[in-house]
Amino acid sequence: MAHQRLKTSIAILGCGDVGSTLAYTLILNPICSEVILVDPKTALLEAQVRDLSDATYRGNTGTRVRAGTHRDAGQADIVVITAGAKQKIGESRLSLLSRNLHILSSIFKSMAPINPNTILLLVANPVDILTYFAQKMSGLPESQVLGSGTTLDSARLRGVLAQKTEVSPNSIDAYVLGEHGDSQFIAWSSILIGTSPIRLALPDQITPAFKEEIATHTRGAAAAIIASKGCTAYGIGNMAASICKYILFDQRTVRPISFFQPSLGCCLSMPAVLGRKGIIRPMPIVLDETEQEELENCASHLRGVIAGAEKELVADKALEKALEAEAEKVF
Ligand SMILES: NC(=O)C1=CN([C@@H]2O[C@H](COP(=O)(O)OP(=O)(O)OC[C@H]3O[C@@H](n4cnc5c(N)ncnc54)[C@H](O)[C@@H]3O)[C@@H](O)[C@H]2O)C=CC1
Ligand SMILES: CC(=O)C(=O)O
Repeated sequence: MAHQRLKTSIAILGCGDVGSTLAYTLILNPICSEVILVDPKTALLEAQVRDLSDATYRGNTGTRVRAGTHRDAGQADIVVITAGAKQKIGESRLSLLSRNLHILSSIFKSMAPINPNTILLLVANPVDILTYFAQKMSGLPESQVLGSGTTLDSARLRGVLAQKTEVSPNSIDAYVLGEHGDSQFIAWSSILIGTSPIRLALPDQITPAFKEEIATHTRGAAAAIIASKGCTAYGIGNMAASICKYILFDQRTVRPISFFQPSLGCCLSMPAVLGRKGIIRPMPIVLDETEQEELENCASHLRGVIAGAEKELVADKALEKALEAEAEKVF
């Protein structure tokens, strides 16, 4: 199929390990005419733009990379938020919440007024909680604010099942759902190896111990990589670029993605149809009793985290107002 020449832009906030890997992936598999990078570390930003641009000069990939401001980013077709702190060895994603929520809040202040048609894709962690607050802070419709969620965990799951079954990951349909974090769960009852439910494809292997081994592998993948190289970047770079493609090309692809779940009162990953307007619709999935319970526990845990973060935001606002009042007294 000939490449369409689209006048489309993707802004990436944060050009550290994840942001720059995503930008590189978007250059190698071009889907937009412009990638705008934004980062307060100006020397890093300039260097990343120059280095990434060097990758566009041979082969004429058709994607231009440039530095921009938060305000420029707010006008892009898709804004991917990778800005924020990352886990150190042994740290959990949730420990980043306070720092990354403050960064998120400052980002929305600097991006305003945001293009009302923009799709926001959250990648920074803890991604489900930040997706929830990004929707509130941006004022965009819920369908336009999504988090990469368990797309990466689901890819990891397909990878390990491919090894166990000796079937290509492309022929495996398997979803990790819920939190991109420790309360995630595997929807075992809906896994298909080619045309076979997994209990038929691996009849003697599906024991509780097997399930636990796979779940532990999938849940612990990020920490294991971070322990040796300090970050994860290629997997999420590829996932985020694919999500951008499903959106810009209105592909109607079904993926587990983090978005607001009205019946659960939080953002977490469930299957959804992705297209030009973001979440086109949730895709129903039948969960067995255990999985349903895992989903509810996961949502209850995330609601608790949101409630704690809301209190912190209210306290910050009160402090901000008190400091403003003090400053007015002085001048
Ligand atoms: N959802 C997922 O599956 C994954 C999420 N992540 C998360 O992505 C985030 C970024 O990770 P890395 O790129 O490795 O970190 P990094 O530290 O290499 O890069 C983060 C960049 O964000 C920038 N930044 C800070 N405040 C900013 C602002 N207001 N506007 C624009 N940029 C700003 C920093 O200057 C820094 O360059 C982390 O929170 C990490 O946990 C990482 C991998 C997978
Ligand atoms: C860092 C992270 O969230 C991941 O690789 O899954």
